[in-house]
Amino acid sequence: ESFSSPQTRPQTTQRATIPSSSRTMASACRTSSSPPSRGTTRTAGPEKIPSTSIRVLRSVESVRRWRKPHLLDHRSVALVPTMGALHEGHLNLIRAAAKENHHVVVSVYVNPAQFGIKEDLASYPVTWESDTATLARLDRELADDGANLGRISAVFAPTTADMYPSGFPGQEVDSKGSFVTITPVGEVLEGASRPTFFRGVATVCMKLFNIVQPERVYFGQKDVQQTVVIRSLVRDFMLNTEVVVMPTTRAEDGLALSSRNVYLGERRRKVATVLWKGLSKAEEAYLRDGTRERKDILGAAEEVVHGILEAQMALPPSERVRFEVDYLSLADPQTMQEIEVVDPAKGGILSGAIRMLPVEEPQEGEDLGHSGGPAVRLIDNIILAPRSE
Ligand SMILES: Nc1ncnc2c1ncn2[C@@H]1O[C@H](COP(=O)(O)OP(=O)(O)OP(=O)(O)O)[C@@H](O)[C@H]1O
Ligand SMILES: CC(C)(CO)[C@@H](O)C(=O)[O-]
Ligand code: BAL
Repeated sequence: ESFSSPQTRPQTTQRATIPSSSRTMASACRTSSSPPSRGTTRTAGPEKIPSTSIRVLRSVESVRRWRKPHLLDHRSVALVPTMGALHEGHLNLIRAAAKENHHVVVSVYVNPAQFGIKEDLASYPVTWESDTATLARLDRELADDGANLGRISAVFAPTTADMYPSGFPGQEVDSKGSFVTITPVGEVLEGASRPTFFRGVATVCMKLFNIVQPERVYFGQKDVQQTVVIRSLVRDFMLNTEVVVMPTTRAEDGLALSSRNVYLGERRRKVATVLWKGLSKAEEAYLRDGTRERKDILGAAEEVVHGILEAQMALPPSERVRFEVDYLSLADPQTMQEIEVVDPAKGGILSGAIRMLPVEEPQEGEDLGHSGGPAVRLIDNIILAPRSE
């Protein structure tokens, strides 16, 4: 199964308000989880992205060697963890990190442990060459803005052998191995649909934080439950880093940018905003109509989503787009547990996941998306901010 082209809305560098969102990847998407050294410069000195000072660090040892002098000089280091296939959402995290840190390290690693055995590890887009070109462009942009404290100093692109020294991490629920689990928050919603997902995320983030020793780590609100899991990881294991969450970067029509959007193709891309439309209606019910009740708030989202599905199903198979709703949720912002009523003092998190099914009766020459347009799982969320009544 596969999961979830972006253009952007006006960007903001404001932080997202929870407790702590381009480019298309029409270019070749390869299917290896470790980036090649092409697209980087390897001379007698350290490996770098061409025409930049951005180091390419491939081993734990090389990061530690690079990190040490900055610790001694009291220069702050930020980490932006990614799985590559960079888009404007990632770039906004890096921009925020460069504003408030002397050095930014971007990790690019497709972590096998967070993919279930039936998920899209093999087809996950790997676009190392365009990613390094994107980082080089962004670094020039950062250098031109005098308001930035730092720039992109390094890309950490490890191999799985380096990240999992005891062997390939298990992808089964009952796999043995050295894992970090964060429950109950990691068991609900995304964790219920992807039972090994947050174990993989928490485990790889623990490793990345231990390797890079960042003063600050930057995550996107697009993966809101992931931010709650990471905050728990940092708090419960006394990790010495600050978690910064940045708002979701969206395309003009509202679709949250996501590396997996490349799987959609043209027909499904047009309908992919369904989740955003539903969640926006639910937010409206809370903000404009003033309701605090789950049934009214989620009811508003359900009505929109089901309306769009009905309209699609009325079209001929050669034109329509089918999707399934995995969940629509109204949850407590600290625990991600479902709530019946929003406590205005705490606010809430509206979130959802849908599964866009492969198109029926593909037309001659139709753009089906990366890997022939498999099923794509899309997620999105809106934070209902606390308010005084
Ligand atoms: N649209 C976005 N706005 C803000 N942050 C984002 C956005 N998309 C991804 N991020 C953040 O970038 C970081 C790396 O995410 P990742 O590399 O998985 O990209 P992705 O687009 O979320 O991919 P996927 O489609 O696999 O979910 C995460 O912290 C994620 O929340
Ligand atoms: C945080 C992360 C890079 C860990 O692999 C991943 O879950 C992601 O890209 O959101
Ligand atoms: N952006 C979260 C990574 C994943 O879905 O695997």
